[in-house]
Amino acid sequence: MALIDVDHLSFAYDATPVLQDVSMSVEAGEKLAILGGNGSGKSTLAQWIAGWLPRGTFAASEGGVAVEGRPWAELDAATRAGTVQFVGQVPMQQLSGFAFTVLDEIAFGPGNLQLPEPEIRARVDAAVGICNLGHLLERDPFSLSGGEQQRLSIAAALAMQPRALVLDEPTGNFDPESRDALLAQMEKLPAELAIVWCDVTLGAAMAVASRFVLLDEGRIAYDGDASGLLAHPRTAQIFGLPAVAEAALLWRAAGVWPEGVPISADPARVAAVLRPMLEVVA
Ligand SMILES: Nc1ncnc2c1ncn2[C@@H]1O[C@H](COP(=O)(O)OP(=O)(O)OP(=O)(O)O)[C@@H](O)[C@H]1O
Repeated sequence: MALIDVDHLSFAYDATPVLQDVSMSVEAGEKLAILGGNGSGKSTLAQWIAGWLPRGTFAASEGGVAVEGRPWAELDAATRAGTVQFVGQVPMQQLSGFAFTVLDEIAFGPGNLQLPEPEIRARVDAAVGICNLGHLLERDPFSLSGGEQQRLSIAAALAMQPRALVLDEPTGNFDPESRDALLAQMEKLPAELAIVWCDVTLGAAMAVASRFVLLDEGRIAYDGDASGLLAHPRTAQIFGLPAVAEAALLWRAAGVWPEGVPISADPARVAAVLRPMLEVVA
């Protein structure tokens, strides 16, 4: 049984459909990317997967989401928090408001679970190590830079020891060096932790995920491996040909992109993009 099952989910905030007949699952320990253009429904699907939807007056028009066969609504708060943690695009919105230091912010969630003090300390230490926050522990969370806030949000989420971590465009405001640092930290995460990485670009997601769901106007256009994603007709249109060519080039260099698998775009245009890139890396 999958950890999280999205079953024929259709959803609208108002009259406009946002998710249409979406079915997919997240397996335990799986590294999954949800990709798509602006407004394709990634954040909305991420919030369904993380149990943030349905809420208030927002309900599914069809289908729903289950955790190991049980609807989110049946799970108590501690079970929900230990199942999925969600880090949204604006991490400061997720601060507790009860912590005056980074250290206290990370300890806030485990403290709320009323765990024994040594257990809280162990969880905080592990999260601080993964997110490289050791030098910021005494800082006011509200004084951090955008990238530091993002790392704090991820650390606070990890300290809850969830089974799945949903990250909504986590490198959105990162420079390339910070992005690479976060990707290196992702490699330190426990293998049994499922990752759902939502992104509007290909690069970072391809470094993290082994399965890719492509959303197009609220529908799943593709669900599968990287080769199939890059070969899909909508991929080059949504992300741009240079991004697809770069991804294919990097993957071929890493031996992941199989020889003979075509990129789904005009071959002459692909060649025109690839040729100068090949000259740069030669
Ligand atoms: N709270 C809301 N109320 C009404 N409409 C909303 C709400 N949140 C999102 N939408 C709409 O739902 C659609 C999908 O938005 P969503 O944020 O899920 O897309 P996205 O793929 O994550 O986009 P982006 O890459 O721009 O973040 C958009 O048309 C958006 O305007």
